[in-house]
Parts: sequence; structure tokens; C-alpha cells
Amino acid sequence: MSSDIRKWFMKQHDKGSGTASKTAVPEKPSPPSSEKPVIRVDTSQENSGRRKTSKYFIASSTKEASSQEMVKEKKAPIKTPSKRKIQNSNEETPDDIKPTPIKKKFHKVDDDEDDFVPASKEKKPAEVKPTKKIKSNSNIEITRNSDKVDDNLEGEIDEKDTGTPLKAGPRDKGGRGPVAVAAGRGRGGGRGGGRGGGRGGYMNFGERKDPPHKGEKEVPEGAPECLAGLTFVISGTLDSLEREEAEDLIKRHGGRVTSAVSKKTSFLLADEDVGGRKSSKAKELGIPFLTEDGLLDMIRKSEPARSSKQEEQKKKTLERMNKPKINISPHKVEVKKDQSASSGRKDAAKSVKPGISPDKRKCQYGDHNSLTWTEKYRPKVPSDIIGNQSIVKQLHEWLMHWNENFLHSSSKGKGKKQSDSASKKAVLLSGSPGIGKSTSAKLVSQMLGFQAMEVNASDSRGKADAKIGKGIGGNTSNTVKELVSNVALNSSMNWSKHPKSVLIMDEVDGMSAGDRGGVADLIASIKVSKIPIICICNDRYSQKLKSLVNYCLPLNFRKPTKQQMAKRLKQITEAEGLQVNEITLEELAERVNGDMRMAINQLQYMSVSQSVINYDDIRQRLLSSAKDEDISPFTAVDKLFGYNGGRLRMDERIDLSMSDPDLVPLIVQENYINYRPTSIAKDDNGVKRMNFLARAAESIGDGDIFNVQIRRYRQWQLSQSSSFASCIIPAALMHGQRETLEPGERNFNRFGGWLGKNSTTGKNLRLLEDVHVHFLASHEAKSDRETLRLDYFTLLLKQLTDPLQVMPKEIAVQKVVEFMDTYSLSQEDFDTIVELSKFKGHPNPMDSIPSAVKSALTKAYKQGSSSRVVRAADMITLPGLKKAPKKRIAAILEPVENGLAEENGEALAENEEEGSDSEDDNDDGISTENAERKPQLDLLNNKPKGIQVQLDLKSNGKSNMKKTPASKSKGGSQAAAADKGSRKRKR
Ligand SMILES: Nc1ncnc2c1ncn2[C@@H]1O[C@H](COP(=O)(O)OP(=O)(O)OP(=O)(O)O)[C@@H](O)[C@H]1O
Repeated sequence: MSSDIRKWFMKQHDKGSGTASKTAVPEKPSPPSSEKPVIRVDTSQENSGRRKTSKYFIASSTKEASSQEMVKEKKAPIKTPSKRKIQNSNEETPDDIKPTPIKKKFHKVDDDEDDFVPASKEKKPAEVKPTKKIKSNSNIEITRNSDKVDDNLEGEIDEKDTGTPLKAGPRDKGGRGPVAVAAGRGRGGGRGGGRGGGRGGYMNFGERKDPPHKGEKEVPEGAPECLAGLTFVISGTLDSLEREEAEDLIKRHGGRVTSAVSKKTSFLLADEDVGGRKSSKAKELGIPFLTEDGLLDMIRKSEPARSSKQEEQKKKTLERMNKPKINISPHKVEVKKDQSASSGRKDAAKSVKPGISPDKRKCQYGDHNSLTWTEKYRPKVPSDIIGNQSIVKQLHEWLMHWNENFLHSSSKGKGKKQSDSASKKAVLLSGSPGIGKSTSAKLVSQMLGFQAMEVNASDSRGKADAKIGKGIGGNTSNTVKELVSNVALNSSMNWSKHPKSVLIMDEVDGMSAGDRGGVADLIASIKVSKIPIICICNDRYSQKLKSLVNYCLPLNFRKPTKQQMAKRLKQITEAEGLQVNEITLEELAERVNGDMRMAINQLQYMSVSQSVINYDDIRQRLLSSAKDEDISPFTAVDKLFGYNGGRLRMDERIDLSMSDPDLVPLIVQENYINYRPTSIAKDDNGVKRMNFLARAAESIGDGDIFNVQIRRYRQWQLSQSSSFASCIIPAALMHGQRETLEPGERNFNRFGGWLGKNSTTGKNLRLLEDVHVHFLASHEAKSDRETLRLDYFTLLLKQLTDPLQVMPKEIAVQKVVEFMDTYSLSQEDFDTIVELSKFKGHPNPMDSIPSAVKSALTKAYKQGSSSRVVRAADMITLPGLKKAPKKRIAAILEPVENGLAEENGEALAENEEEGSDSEDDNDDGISTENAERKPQLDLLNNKPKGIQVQLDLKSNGKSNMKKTPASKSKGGSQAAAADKGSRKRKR
């Protein structure tokens, strides 16, 4: 498998039109079809120089594309443009072509929609519709030719999991035959697709062909709104414009670009019949096709006199700047809205008992013109808040019933289900910045007559003082404490006016790592609070908030859609006399990434210097700030796996997966199994899902191979491939709804389990190494670490626990302590042996030992400590090292050559303290330089003999390096020397 991946990587990919296919299916000029009419699209356009292959293509002016010409086209052979190859969809029928076996299976992907949903195998015959003429807004006549669709265009490859050989379709323009599936872009051969329409393997991402006449045509500038009201869908590769350029061009002229064809679509912009889902849907709905030339023509014809346009704009700006503004004040807006509001809303508005009276507010706001627009147009009633209406409603419900749930009720939320919103004393509003969290909290509080007290949690660092008597003048944490317990408020507030208060804690995730105890303190405050607490954060998955989440009702704010934002922004710009069209505002909304505050601020900033803001102004202004977002790995995984994960663009997927290249793959791996892919039918019997799971698992495995290459061999250039294999492909396959697989499981993405498991492995290896070193120092056995674990541990466990289970207490304890002394095992070693010998499903031998016996054993072992002869592997010090690594000591003690198994050694080395490796090199120079080091050298010399140190230890049983040996036996002098050496170093 790994070699497959590497080969794939090493392979130079053909970025052209599929060389492979060219060799497979020799290219030849296709004779004109006698059955399929080919319409010349825009005969007036010289620079197009291309033949349009589909009858669905419209000319920019049908007057020019006369029926006579159409007939001509049918009969006359077509001149092949120099750069393009001729396609004739009737050239080969599926029957003519023998299916070519595919070497490697690639799954079909609709690259237009950036989704990896396998295509339906069914062929949908296109509807037969009468030819009719429609008129576009720009007075361009459009022919809707709906002759019978040539089935060959719809040729499909059956290359899915079933392994059915390809059903070859007609060769496309690029001459890609069926074998081009892997190499070519898009649907490859067989689908009869043109340049890049329809499905393509995800492996081919990024290989969309360049437009054949890229940059060769002049892009006209038309009237600003000439495409207003028209909705375009782009498919395939255009003739001279990149897709993004075409998109910009349309938007610049007031048109809308969507990704999927629907009834609202005005044109499918494609330069040839690209085939694919969009194409067939357009045909099905009778949506006219428009060529790039057609589009350019449409724009060109609307071109206004440039100078007059500019002058007009200048005049407007000057007018606007000179004239005193007649603005709709926020108050007016409010009144207006209230008047038009429904009766229900009126009631709600009536019930508002704002903390500040209108007069006071006026005072507070001062001159409206000096206000920032975000303040000026801050929502005044809940319905002004765009998006998240259900969340606002939930918040309203929770706050409305807070007093009755927690103040006046005897049960105080007890007995209610944990999930029940009424059981939580606090709420946690989460969501990205500038989407209305604080506004909603304040508005709802105001509506319900609560006095809102705002505290920025990131200012309330750390715990409150134990004595909160310091009062409100003290730090913010104290303030919070006092607020929630109403200690100080009584004296300073008029409770008849403000009987109810609510505490709004903004930016609770801003409590930095240094604020240990800050969140804990907040939780403690929530527990005792006599007022509702609304916590606000950006990232509810933040590790810091892990414990807080359990005490709060989580309400997650979503970003408003760009359409919702544009609508609200339009109201603001109209009120401010700023001329901006909706498409431009949608672009702004997209560029600020749903941040309403930023969008409003940008508009206010731009309004200072211009009264007309067009699409290009927004693009220019927000070019650098395009979609920069700091997101947590959990949010990234949520997005990748989300229901709309398939709609994300590839660059967005890459950004998400690279947002944390260490953690995102781990979280993906941990959770992919919980997702039910959207692309499988609801009644799927599980086979398809298993298939998807298998493919995702395989891809995660590939990602692991990349990861090893990156980490071990520093092949950082593979980072993106690694993200691709370990995140993007699995998420593309599995994205959909998350479901739980075990009862009691929470339906949230889990943190990657690998880190925990790796840490446990490291810990176990360290413990094993301790036992191993002691074991070797006892000179009773000379095995390596692995042998000790595999062959000795069972026996050791038996010897250590059996007597305690079956023998009388005293005898058993004595026997076990003797055994431990013989093998130089400490109490910790005893525990390690028990712990590492545990297996799921096997009883723990310690369970059947009475606790009296256990405590007798501990007592007996400690008693013996004072006179115990310790074979002191623990006391070995190595020159230059504060703490000698056990692995090194084992190597000194171990008489056998083979040492530790390489991989275990590596794992251990990774887990050893960092300093040890860097200090490693010091060993070499020790013999000559430092006299202090000599004793340690002696230890090395004694290697085959082992070391025996006899020490009189403290009665607590802990070895003490500073203690002078009471008696010396064999080797004692060395130990003493070692001890001396270590003492000297400590000084
Ligand atoms: N959903 C919305 N509807 C209408 N206006 C909004 C909305 N969200 C934000 N705004 C505008 O943006 C301003 C700031 O919003 P707000 O402070 O509520 O954002 P936030 O989500 O709390 O941001 P942060 O997380 O940075 O505190 C508001 O005064 C308002 O003008």
C-alpha cells in the first residue's frame, strides 16, 4: 500500500488533456454528424474561433444565428480551431467501443460541486421539449433548443465499487478515452464530457485545465447593473476566462452566481457541452446554455459611456459629502419597524422594560451621526437580529423561567433531566465573532426587564479572593462573586426599579492558561448564583471550557447566511444613502466570513470616501482579509464532516485540515466511524456505508504513511498530501449526520484517542524499565526487557500473589517479601507487575487478596527496609546527567549484547526526559577530564560483574543518596564513591 502511495506521488502527473487517453484513442477529426445539429454560437465573435458542440448553446443574438446557418453547420465540415480538438458526440457509440479495463479504481466525483458523492448509475433520458425563444433581461434573444438529447452525451462510466468495467462513451474534446479516468481531469473518457464538466476523480483535483485561450480576449466593462436579476451557474472550463474571473465579471455587473442548477438559474455558462450533472439538470429544466462569448457580448452591449459614468459617480459623492445627511435615525427605524410589526411582536415590544429610558438613551447616544454604525444599527427588537431566531427564542425561554426555576422553586432545578434547559443555571452562547451573541443576550435581558451587568471575563483573571469583602472596588473576579451572591448590590441599587439582574460574562474563553481557577471559580459562582449568568465565548470546544460546559445550557450561534446579511446591510446602506447593490453586499458578507460587525464597519469606513460602492471596491478592500479565521480543530472537523461538508470548496477543505495538522487528523480518525454519509440512501442496508468506511479507513492509513515520512524523514513537502489523505478524503466520503453507536455516548466529536494511548504506552514502558533495571541489578536473571515482560512477568506475578491468596497471612507475607528482596523488587515494581499483567476479561489476582493481607505485606516490606540490602541500580549516576535514564543503566547492567529491541528503545527514548539526549555526548570525554567522574567509570568497568551496594536506608524505606553507607560489602566502595561523586555534584 505504502509503495502504491509513494509511486503515485513520485509519478509526474500529466496536466494536459490526458495523454494516456490520447494514446488509447487516437485522435481524429470527427466528421459532421448527420443527426446532431451543431449550432454556431456567435458568428460575430471572431476571437472565439470555436465551434460549439451542443444544441443547447445559445448565441448571444439569435438573430445572427439564423436557422440557415444551423443547417449549414449540419452539413459543412467544421474547421478545427488551432488549439482545440473536435468533438463529435456521435463519433463513437458506446457499442463501438470495447470497455477498457481500469487498472485502478477511482471513484467518480463531481468536481463542479466539489463533492465526492458517487454518481447515480441511472441514466436519465433528457426531456424532449419544444423549441422556444425567451428574452433575457438584457434584451438578448435566446434560443432554447430542446431537441432530443443525444444519449451519447449522457454516456456514463460504471466504475464504482461493483468493479463493472467502463462503459465507454464518446471521446471528448480532449480525446480522453476511458483509460483517462485516472490521468485526465474531470470525468475522463467515456462520459462524453467536454472540458472539465461533471465528475472527476478527487485525485485529479487541481488539474482543471487552463482555459485554452486564456487572457486572449478583451474583457468588456458594461453597465454596472447589466446582469442584475440574472443567475448564472458555471460549468467546465471556459474559453479564455478562469472560473473565478468569470464569477467576478458576472458579480461585478450585478449578476448572481450559484453552484447548483435550479429553476431560478437563468443561464448555464459553459463553453461547450460539458456533460455532467449540471449540464443534464439544465437540460432537464430547460435552462439555456450560454457561452463565454455570449456573456461577454451581453456585457459589451450594455457598456455605457465611461466618462459620463465616472462623472455621475463623482457628482454623487460630492453631493453626498456636501449635503447634510437626512438619515433615518435608529429611533425612527425602531418606530417604523414597530409599526409594521405583527401584533405578537408589538406585545413583545411592549413588555420591554429597558434599563435606560428613551430620553436617557438619547443622552447616552448623543449625536447619532457620531455613533458607529454598529451601535447605531444595533438590533432593537429580537426580529432585527438576523439568523439564529430559534436560539434567541431558547434564550428568552430560559431567562423568562429562571427565577421560577431557581429562586422560587424548592427543587431549584433538581430532579430535572440534565439535558433539560431548565436544569441549567447558566447559558453558554458560543459562535464566531460579530454575529450577535452579545446583542441577543442584552436584548433578551432588556425585553424581560432584567438589568444586564456586563463583565468581560478575560479581565476577570484568576480566582476571586477568599475574602470577597474587598468589594466591587477589588478585582473583577471579586465583582462577579459579589454580583452573583448579591452581597454588595443591595446597598447600591434601587431594587424597586431593578428587581432583576442578569450577569453577562463575555469572552469566557479569553481566560488565559494563566487564569487557573478562573473557570473553576466561575463554576462555583454559577452554583451559588442568585441571578442568571449568560456566558459568551467564541469556541465552546476550547479545552478551558470543558468543565464549564457541563454547568451551562449550550446555545450555539451560527453565522448568518450571506443573503440574510446582504438584506440587513442593504437596509443600513439605504438609510445612510449609500449606493451598493445586493450582489456586492453578498460578496462583502462572504469576505468578512459572516462577521456582521466587520461588514458594517467596512461599509462605514468606505462611506467616508465614496457614495457608490461597487463589487471591485469590496474585493480590493477585503483582499487580504479574505476568510482568515482562527478555528479550533473541533470546529474544523465539524465543518469537514458537517452536512454541508460536501459543498466546501477544496481550498476551504485544505485550510480546515491544515488549521491544526496534528490534531485534525486525530479527531477525524477518532470520529469518522460515527458519521452516516449524506450520499447514501436512507434505506441503505449498510453495505454502501461499510464500503465508504473501508475507503475512509484506507485513506486514513495512507495518511499515516505520509505522516511517518514527514516526521521520521522530514519530508515536509508531503504535508498537504498527508492532510488530504487523513482528513479531506475521509471527510468527503463520510460527511453527513453524526450518530452515536453506543448507548450513553455523547453525540459530540471525541478528542483523538491516540495521544492518550501513546502516553499510556510511554508510561508503561518507563515502569517496565524500572522493573527491568532492578531485576538486572539483583543478578538473579539476565534477560532483556522484552523477555522480562513476555516470559517472566506471569511467573513473577504468580510468585508475588499466589502465596497471599492461599497461605496463612504471616507465612505468605514473609515469603513474598523474601522473594521481592531476592529479585530486588520494590513496592512500585510489585504494582507495575500487577498492572502490566492485566488483561481484559481476566480476573485481577489482587482482587481476591483480603485487604488485611495487603496491609500486612506493606508493613512487613517497610519494616525490612531499614536493614535491606539494596542492589542499587537506582543509585547509579552517570557523568553529566542529573538523572540517569533507566535504559542506559539497563545497558550497563545487562551482560547480554543484544540490549533492547530497537522499536521499544525508540519509543522509550521518545518518552525520556528531553535533557538526557542532549547530555548524552558528554559521556565520551569523561575519562580524562574530571576526577569526579572516575567512580562512575568504575561502574562501567564493573559492567560484567554488576553492582552491589549495601546501604543503611532511612526507616521510611526511601533510598537516600546523601546517606553514608553503614557497611560495605562487595562493591560497596564503588557505591560510596558514586555517592560521593553525586554529593559533590550537588554542591
Ligand atoms: N445577527 C445580527 N443581526 C443584526 N446585527 C448584528 C448581528 N450580529 C451582529 N450585528 C451587528 O454587529 C454588532 C456587534 O454584534 P455583537 O457584539 O452582538 O457580536 P458578538 O457575536 O457578541 O461578537 P463578539 O463575540 O466579538 O462579542 C451589533 O451591534 C450589530 O450592529
